[in-house]
Amino acid sequence: MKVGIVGSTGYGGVELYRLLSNHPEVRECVLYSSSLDGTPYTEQYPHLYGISEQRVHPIDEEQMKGLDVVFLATPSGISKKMTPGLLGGQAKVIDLSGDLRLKERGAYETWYHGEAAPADTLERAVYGLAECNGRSIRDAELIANPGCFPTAVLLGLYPLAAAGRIKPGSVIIDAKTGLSGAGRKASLAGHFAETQENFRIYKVHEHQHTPEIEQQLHEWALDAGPITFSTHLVPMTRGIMATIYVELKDPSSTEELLASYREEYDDHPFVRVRPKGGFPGTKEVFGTNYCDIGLSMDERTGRVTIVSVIDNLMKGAAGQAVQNMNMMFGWHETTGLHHYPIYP
Ligand SMILES: NC(=O)C1=CN([C@@H]2O[C@H](COP(=O)(O)OP(=O)(O)OC[C@H]3O[C@@H](n4cnc5c(N)ncnc54)[C@H](OP(=O)(O)O)[C@@H]3O)[C@@H](O)[C@H]2O)C=CC1
Ligand SMILES: CC(=O)N[C@@H](CCC(=O)OP(=O)(O)O)C(=O)O
Repeated sequence: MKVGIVGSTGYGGVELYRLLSNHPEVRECVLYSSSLDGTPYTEQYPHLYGISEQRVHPIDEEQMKGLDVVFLATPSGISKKMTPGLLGGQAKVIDLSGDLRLKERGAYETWYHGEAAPADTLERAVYGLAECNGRSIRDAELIANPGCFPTAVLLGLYPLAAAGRIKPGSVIIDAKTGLSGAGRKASLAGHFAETQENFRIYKVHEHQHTPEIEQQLHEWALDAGPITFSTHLVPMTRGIMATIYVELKDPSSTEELLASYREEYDDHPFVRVRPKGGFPGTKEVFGTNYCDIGLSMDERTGRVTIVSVIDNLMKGAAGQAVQNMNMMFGWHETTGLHHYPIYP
């Protein structure tokens, strides 16, 4: 297999490179950049000195069409233009950006403030939430890899939503993320002095992942209603924790809910459901493709509290992209993703 990474100099790109260069089915990984030409990759990423002698190459769409897989780890606004041309070749395409996730063009235009991808490209894109959409992913030529927050939130809600148990309009999500979620480009919001010993809410009622979560949630449970979704920046590098509050249509208990989650995720090695009283922290999935879930039914208020954690660069981006590639090519979904969490 010969694969390519567009946006290889970014955080998603370098994480993809780490995974793909250790993947048993990948023979060659071509690194593309829109701003560098022939530069050694180690100039961008010195931690690879003595390990990789790769250089980054200018984007060459004709060459990319002949690869087996092209990963687009580019900011929003790029893949909607690049994908239609790439799909004319033999390469399968996995897009890590938000360009191809929203099926309604108007929703993209509202939340991403730009023109949406062509309708026929959106139609061909399969939403790559690996645990829930496996059948379509196996036959896909184009994957819209889910956003980091939607991955954590949707995996946390799936067993309840798919069983139609959510009381309409009751879902509230309080999510926290590390700074690598914002990418490598410097910004004032990511400045050390702005973030260290600080904890901030951002994009209040405007986060672009809101319609993505609702789109998938409503496919499972049309009556789930709109969500309340808040995102916070935490002074750490990697990790997302989504704390989700939901009311159920019918009474339940922690034991019964945990049993239903275990049953739903029994065949899914990357989702680990914690025992009663156990709640995961972000460090417990650091550097891995796991999504860890803990929950408790508050019988006093009738609300369930669900905690779902992922590593934003792994299950929230590059890890899930490789999991999708594995499924598209018929390999076991864990191929090349057998990492223990880095701890402490
Ligand atoms: N960081 C995360 O945790 C997650 C990120 N994502 C999404 O994945 C994508 C990549 O994110 P991330 O790696 O964090 O972002 P970065 O900002 O770290 O990297 C993006 C890369 O895209 C390249 N790029 C910039 N402009 C263009 C262009 N016009 N054409 C082609 N390439 C371009 C740049 O490299 P160069 O100048 O060398 O071309 C840059 O290194 C984004 O859409 C992001 O929203 C999704 C889930 C999680
Ligand atoms: C910390 C931080 O800023 N995180 C980003 C992650 C979103 C992202 O990766 O963008 P798309 O999934 O839409 O492509 C954010 O909250 O907007």
